[in-house]
Amino acid sequence: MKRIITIEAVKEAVEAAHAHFREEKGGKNADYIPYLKNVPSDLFGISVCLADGRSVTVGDTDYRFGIESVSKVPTAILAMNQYSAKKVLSQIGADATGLPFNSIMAILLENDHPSTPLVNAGAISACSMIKPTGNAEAKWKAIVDFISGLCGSKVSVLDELYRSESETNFNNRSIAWLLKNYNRIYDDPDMSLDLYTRQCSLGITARQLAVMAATIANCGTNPVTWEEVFHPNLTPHIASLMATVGFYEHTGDWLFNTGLPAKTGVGGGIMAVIPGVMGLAAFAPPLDSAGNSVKAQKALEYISVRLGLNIFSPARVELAAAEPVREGVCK
Ligand SMILES: NC(=O)CC[C@H](N)C(=O)O
Repeated sequence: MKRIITIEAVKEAVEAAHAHFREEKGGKNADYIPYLKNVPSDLFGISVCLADGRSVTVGDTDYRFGIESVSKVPTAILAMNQYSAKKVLSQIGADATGLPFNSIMAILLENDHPSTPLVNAGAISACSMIKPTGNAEAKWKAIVDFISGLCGSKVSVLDELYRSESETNFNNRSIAWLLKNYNRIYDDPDMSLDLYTRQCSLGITARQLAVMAATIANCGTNPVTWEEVFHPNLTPHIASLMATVGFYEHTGDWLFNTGLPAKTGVGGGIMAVIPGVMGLAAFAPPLDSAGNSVKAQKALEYISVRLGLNIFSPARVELAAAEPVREGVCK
């Protein structure tokens, strides 16, 4: 079964979601990272990029916010691209923890294993894997260039956020050294932690995040620049990691309601991927108890239900072709 959706339908759904939830007052900004406490709470943007590069945006889609844990997705892809999906599975894992993103207990319970690159432990471990190992600046360049390639435009660190995170990341320091104790860190622990902290401090806009999601949806080829950023066979692997743990201990509820593989960050961003079809991003700083943006969740759930985007639905969506058309590479 197929369901064809038009860009007009996407535009209507995105605009309606923004109008519905603009006044939503639930949640509060992250405050364990001082910078995030001071980001204006009423910012709200939604951006969609289709797998053929067309886009729809509404609200604060050009505001640069902290990418935070959404950055775990590109680093996981980069590690799989540099090694292989199987290697990342054996060195890090792909299991949900059912626990908060920064859980130390999860490392102990998973039998000395970081469990997935989409929680802090696994993300620090993924940073340690990035090549060329032993060279912090070259590793950083590999990460930042990769993220810029996914977005089709340059991303850079928000210096004040980086300072704020580095001065307060005591829990993550413990994670890095605990992983070292279990031989689950594959480079210098302090360097790996710093790369993780830096990648979390990158500034990104909802518009850029939607292009990143669309590149993942478009099997690794950026639908705006048409650069092949990563190997096409990695899309199902990263989408399944996102579906498994993208909202930490709230992932099951999220997936039940939306059927969208997605990843959140404590900066208020969420990125969702519908393989072969589109990428979606929403941004609003106030968070729920698991660190997921309240407004962005509601907006994306509304759009998913209204457009029937649930990837588990037998009625798979397809985009109505545009003229002139350039088809996504997954076809
Ligand atoms: N969930 C998140 O976005 C957490 C990211 C943050 N930098 C941390 O490590 O705590």
